[in-house]
Amino acid sequence: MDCRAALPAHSQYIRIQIPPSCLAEFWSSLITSFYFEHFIFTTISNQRKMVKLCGIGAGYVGGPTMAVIALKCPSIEVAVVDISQSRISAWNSDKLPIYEPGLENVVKQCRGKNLIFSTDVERHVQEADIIFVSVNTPTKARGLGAGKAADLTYWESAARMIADVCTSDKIVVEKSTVPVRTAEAIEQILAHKSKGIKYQILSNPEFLSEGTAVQDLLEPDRVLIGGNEGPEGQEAIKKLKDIYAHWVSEDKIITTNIWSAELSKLADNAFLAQRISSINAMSALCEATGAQVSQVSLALSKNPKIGPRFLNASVGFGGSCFQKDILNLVYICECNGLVEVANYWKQVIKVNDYQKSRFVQRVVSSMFNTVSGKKIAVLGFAFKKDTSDTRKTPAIDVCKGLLGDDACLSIYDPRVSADQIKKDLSMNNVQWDHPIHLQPLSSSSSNGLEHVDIAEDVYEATKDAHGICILTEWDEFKGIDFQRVFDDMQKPAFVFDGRNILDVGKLREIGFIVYSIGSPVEQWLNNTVNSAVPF
Ligand SMILES: NC(=O)C1=CN([C@@H]2O[C@H](COP(=O)(O)OP(=O)(O)OC[C@H]3O[C@@H](n4cnc5c(N)ncnc54)[C@H](O)[C@@H]3O)[C@@H](O)[C@H]2O)C=CC1
Ligand SMILES: O=C(O)[C@H]1O[C@H](OP(=O)(O)OP(=O)(O)OC[C@H]2O[C@@H](n3ccc(=O)[nH]c3=O)[C@H](O)[C@@H]2O)[C@H](O)[C@@H](O)[C@@H]1O
Repeated sequence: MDCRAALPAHSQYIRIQIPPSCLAEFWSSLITSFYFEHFIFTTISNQRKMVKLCGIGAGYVGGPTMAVIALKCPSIEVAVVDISQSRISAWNSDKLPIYEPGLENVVKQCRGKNLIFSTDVERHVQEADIIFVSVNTPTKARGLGAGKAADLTYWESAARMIADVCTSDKIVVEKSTVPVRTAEAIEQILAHKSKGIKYQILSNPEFLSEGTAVQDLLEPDRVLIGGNEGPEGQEAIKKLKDIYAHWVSEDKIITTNIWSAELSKLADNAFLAQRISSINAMSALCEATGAQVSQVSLALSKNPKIGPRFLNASVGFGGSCFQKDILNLVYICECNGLVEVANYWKQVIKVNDYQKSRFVQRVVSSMFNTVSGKKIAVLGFAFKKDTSDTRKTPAIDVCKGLLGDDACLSIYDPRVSADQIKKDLSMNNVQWDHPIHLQPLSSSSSNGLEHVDIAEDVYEATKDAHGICILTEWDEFKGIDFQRVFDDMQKPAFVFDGRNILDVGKLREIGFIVYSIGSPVEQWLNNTVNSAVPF
């Protein structure tokens, strides 16, 4: 093949003759190579001066966000960079590092055109006009504010690197969720080594949800941009606004001052989590009084002042952000002397912990106050359906609680790998949200793991089991042949539905003893202990 034919006349190239039989191999090796990356961008840039964006952090936020920008803005060059070689390799492969419906399609449309994934962090940061930072901001594990404050190590190291390598003016966009006034600290780091370079910091928090990330990015309910109120800040806001304006209507782009944007993100997650804790608190009261939480939710949802979303009672909320962001909010309140406000938000997390421990307690007490040596099938491990993410999933706490009572677990999740489940169950709580390359390669402790089996499907997981716990609301669980499952289980056979997705009436007809969150409790289950103990 003569590569020259496909290129503009002024491009720099080498003429290469490749036999047709080697073409596939040629392109795949080129795609992963630096030279190809350089070649693609040089070729595009030679044609006209394009805006260049660099996204630092190729995770759940950085990957999909930058990919959608590339899709919607073909005239903009987008480089996504990360210090994790394995993540970048996966982004460049057919098996992306994260599972999100629709993501593969978006990436395939732009990768190698105006979207690249690279570990050459410094080069792409230096070349970019606008730098988006989507690195981890986990809860601090040690030192001042441990267990509450945000750990800004990754953000700070990204900021220091930006300050070291940049040779021209930049707009730096906070995509990560950060404590209010982080921009001030970042500005100080950048100013310290500015070498005359001007930086404008913008806060542009991300509101996507996992499992619907692509849809959320393609049709956001809002885009929030906070910046400095002076003319340079306003100009930077306009530049970022112009990018979103490629596909988001103007009325959905909100601009604020920088502190409001930073705080709005924490407030947003706190309000959502608070709704879940509120309905979960009601679920406990429903069980005690014979009310039905789904009916209470329905009644509430019809009040336009309340609305229908985030009213599903569950075994507890999980995910990488709700808990960490509320803890962060609590810490900020405490630092500002607002003890009552801090305590108010703390309660959201306390109720969530209570809900998880209440569930474990219900399982153990229903099964004659012990699950020692009993096989319990755990269906679902991800923190919600349609994602492979297990960060802070309630399944971890529930499984650990059951293992603490010597249960034998058989876990099945359609998307989460066996390695990930075992890693999660052996990892101590503070390690989970650090970048993958900094986590221990093997389990830090094998405590209880000898009692954990990972099953290939629902029927293997439930065979000979005494009880089933539904911990993720995967659609596939609604189609289970429960008669077959019942026939293969020990009797009495229990189902504990932590997501309220099953038809309780049908299960009871088959012969199961069923507990579903916030529903009137069968006499059998009600005779058991009611008080929950914390983990
Ligand atoms: N996961 C989610 O659904 C949402 C997350 N957020 C926020 O976005 C931020 C990122 O979250 P995720 O994408 O979930 O995290 P993640 O762990 O999936 O990705 C972060 C990536 O940043 C990389 N990284 C860390 N330090 C780096 C550095 N100095 N240079 C280059 N790469 C670096 C890590 O290797 C990792 O791949 C957090 O602040 C989170 O609170 C906001 C909205 C939604
Ligand atoms: O900052 C973030 O990380 C994101 O956090 C959440 O998104 P996400 O964690 O992906 O998922 P959600 O759909 O909010 O669910 C969070 C948890 O709450 C649980 N949940 C949700 C809704 C509900 O009614 N009941 C309930 O128990 C889910 O099962 C899940 O465990 C927010 O919804 C996003 O707006 C935000 O951008």
